[in-house]
Amino acid sequence: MKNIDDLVESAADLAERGLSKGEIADELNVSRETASWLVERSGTGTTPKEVPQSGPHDIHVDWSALGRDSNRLHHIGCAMADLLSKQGEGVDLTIGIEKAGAPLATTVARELDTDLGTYAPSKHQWDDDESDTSDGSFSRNFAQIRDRDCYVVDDTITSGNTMTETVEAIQQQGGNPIACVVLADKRGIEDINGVPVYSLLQVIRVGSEQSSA
Ligand SMILES: O=P(O)(O)OC[C@H]1O[C@H](OP(=O)(O)OP(=O)(O)O)[C@H](O)[C@@H]1O
Repeated sequence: MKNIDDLVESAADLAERGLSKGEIADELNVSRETASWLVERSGTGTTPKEVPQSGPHDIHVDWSALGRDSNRLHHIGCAMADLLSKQGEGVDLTIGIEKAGAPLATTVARELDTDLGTYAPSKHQWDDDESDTSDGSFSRNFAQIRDRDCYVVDDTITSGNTMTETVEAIQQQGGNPIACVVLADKRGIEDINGVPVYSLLQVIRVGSEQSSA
């Protein structure tokens, strides 16, 4: 995906296929705010209204060159596992955050010889209704928390909401998150509730286009 027009086109395509804006945000690796903006800009939104040309401040991370090739995915998983390798001795569970975090977690779990679990965050239910309070869930097809220490894996951190929700969901299940790892962190988060966060890439905005109002 090369530019904003490609993103707008993809957002329109996904919206026409019936995906919620939360799912579109997931598919395109952008924030929900950006997904809303892209859909509205494409004209496929249900509420045509004035759309500012500048758009929200977000950075799209396209890692499809890694994700579409299992060999590359394996190597990137090894690198992520290496970031975790100095954490915790007895960790035998890796939780991947759906969707994009799941294949990454699979390679990390294999490299670190842990069980594999997945968490579907509540954002997957999200659309325009801000009152939505759907909970996330752990898949029964994979390993369960069972009071264990675990690692948490995702592809990106944008606001940090998804990672925070996942850490808290694990704790509510009696688990003990030891460390989190992502490909790219757009926030530069060092820890979530005291759980360290590692990232292969830190995406740091230099300067600001925002004028003081
Ligand atoms: O820090 P946050 O603002 O919560 O955003 C980060 C989340 O957004 C992305 O998921 P996305 O919904 O784009 O797609 P996915 O379901 O394919 O992982 C990414 O995979 C993280 O899970």
